[in-house]
Amino acid sequence: MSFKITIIKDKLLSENWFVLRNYTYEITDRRGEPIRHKREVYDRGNGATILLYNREKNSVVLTRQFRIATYVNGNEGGMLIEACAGLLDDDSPEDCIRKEAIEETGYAVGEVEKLYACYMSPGGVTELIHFFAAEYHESLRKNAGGGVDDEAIEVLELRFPDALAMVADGRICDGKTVMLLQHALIAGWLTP
Ligand SMILES: Nc1nc2c(ncn2[C@@H]2O[C@H](COP(=O)(O)OP(=O)(O)O[C@H]3O[C@H](CO)[C@@H](O)[C@H](O)[C@@H]3O)[C@@H](O)[C@H]2O)c(=O)[nH]1
Ligand SMILES: [Mg+2]
Repeated sequence: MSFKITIIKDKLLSENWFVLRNYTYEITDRRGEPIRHKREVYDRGNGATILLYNREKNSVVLTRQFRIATYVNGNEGGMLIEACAGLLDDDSPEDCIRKEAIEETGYAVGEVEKLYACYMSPGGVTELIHFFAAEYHESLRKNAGGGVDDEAIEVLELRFPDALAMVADGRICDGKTVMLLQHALIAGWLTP
């Protein structure tokens, strides 16, 4: 079932780095009556993320970096363990994630496996994240990783059972990262 949507007003609230707008719109309800909503929408562009895994070592490569949004919302110290990820800018999701993998982790992955694309915070953020996975090996390592400009990204290689234990006890608490680790478990790529 689809509802008729009419955008009445699109008010720009901020465009300092990303874009925050307030939309006024009408949507028809189940009885066909139009109802008017006002909703703030934050547009940060779309992103891509990748799980780097190694079957022989039963391990994954993740990153750790400071995330101010988590710091101001209860994450003491603000450091977050995440799968490698980046904003698409003008790249395709595949091109973006290959670049990010080299910049953030130092691994030049070849073929990447596309998994799915998900809205991560649909109540108010436009962002669609494209999920990928690829095997990493020492032979693919091109540099130490760490990110570009002022990104201070630490590269972590974790045994898969340790990574799962960190999900269970909350040391890994980033949505895309939990999804990817659980995908590796369900797909049988790695052993718990
Ligand atoms: N000056 C400035 N720089 C910013 C601002 N916001 C982001 N940046 C910079 O923009 C760059 C973005 O780095 P990416 O690696 O492309 O993106 P990301 O921040 O890792 O985001 C990825 O993970 C997010 C969290 O899961 C995802 O939301 C996002 O889609 C993407 O996948 C970083 O250098 C960051 O410091 C800002 O408000 N001001
Ligand atoms: Mg990043």
